[in-house]
Amino acid sequence: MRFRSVLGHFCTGVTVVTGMSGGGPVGFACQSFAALSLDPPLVLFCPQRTSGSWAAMSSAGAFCVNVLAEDQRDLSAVFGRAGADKFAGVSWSPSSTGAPVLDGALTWVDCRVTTVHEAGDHFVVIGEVVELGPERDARPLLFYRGRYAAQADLDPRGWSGEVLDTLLTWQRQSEWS
Ligand SMILES: Cc1cc2nc3c(=O)[nH]c(=O)nc-3n(C[C@H](O)[C@H](O)[C@H](O)COP(=O)(O)OP(=O)(O)OC[C@H]3O[C@@H](n4cnc5c(N)ncnc54)[C@H](O)[C@@H]3O)c2cc1C
Ligand SMILES: NC(=O)c1ccc[n+]([C@@H]2O[C@H](COP(=O)([O-])OP(=O)(O)OC[C@H]3O[C@@H](n4cnc5c(N)ncnc54)[C@H](O)[C@@H]3O)[C@@H](O)[C@H]2O)c1
Repeated sequence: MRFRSVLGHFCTGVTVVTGMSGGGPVGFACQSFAALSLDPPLVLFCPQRTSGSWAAMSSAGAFCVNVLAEDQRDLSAVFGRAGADKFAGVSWSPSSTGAPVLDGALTWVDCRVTTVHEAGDHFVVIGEVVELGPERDARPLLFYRGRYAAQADLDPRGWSGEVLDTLLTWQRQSEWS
């Protein structure tokens, strides 16, 4: 679809937006995250209207945006599709709002929901920042043209699925130069 093809050229980081439901922790991979306001400090993200995870966390009125590091691609895959228990085997601790902070995140932003706007087949959720996480010294996970990417892929002359597959198998930071 042309919309996805064109919009896929807008390279972003990847986050996992987490929260607590009555039944435990919930979360989903989310690309549509942005800083919104400095005074007051606000951020936004956009869940699909059909998202069960958003529905489950919204009643708590809080969420945590976990910014993923490049070595967390597997975590993004787990949280990027519907699943009964995405947190099985995932280490986390509660933020001050109670939302899960995922171990190994590049950094995180803990928020209370202030406003939810309806927009097409998504919601725009705005949150006031309650707490900011520490900053891990690591590279970010990127999403580009429908795939996870490495910084070296961003030159379109060098981009190919084959090269990307190789890059995605790299494990050590020393191989990135
Ligand atoms: C790189 C990337 C970026 C993405 N960016 C976005 C984005 O910006 N916006 C977006 O919307 N999607 C985005 N997605 C897609 C999104 O991650 C998936 O659609 C999402 O994981 C679907 O998950 P869901 O939990 O909402 O699924 P659903 O099937 O809707 O919900 C099922 C989950 O909801 C929870 N749940 C439901 N009801 C309850 C309940 N009563 N109590 C407790 N838990 C309950 C359970 O944990 C269950 O696992 C992205 C995916 C990828 C890979
Ligand atoms: N904003 C979103 O809701 C969003 C963003 C990215 C991926 N996804 C979902 O994650 C899954 C994996 O994606 P993929 O690897 O096939 O990438 P893709 O090729 O579908 O995505 C390419 C680009 O299209 C846009 N996009 C894709 N689905 C969208 C949606 N439902 N609403 C708004 N924009 C959307 C995003 O900008 C994305 O970077 C798909 O089910 C996709 O729908 C959803």
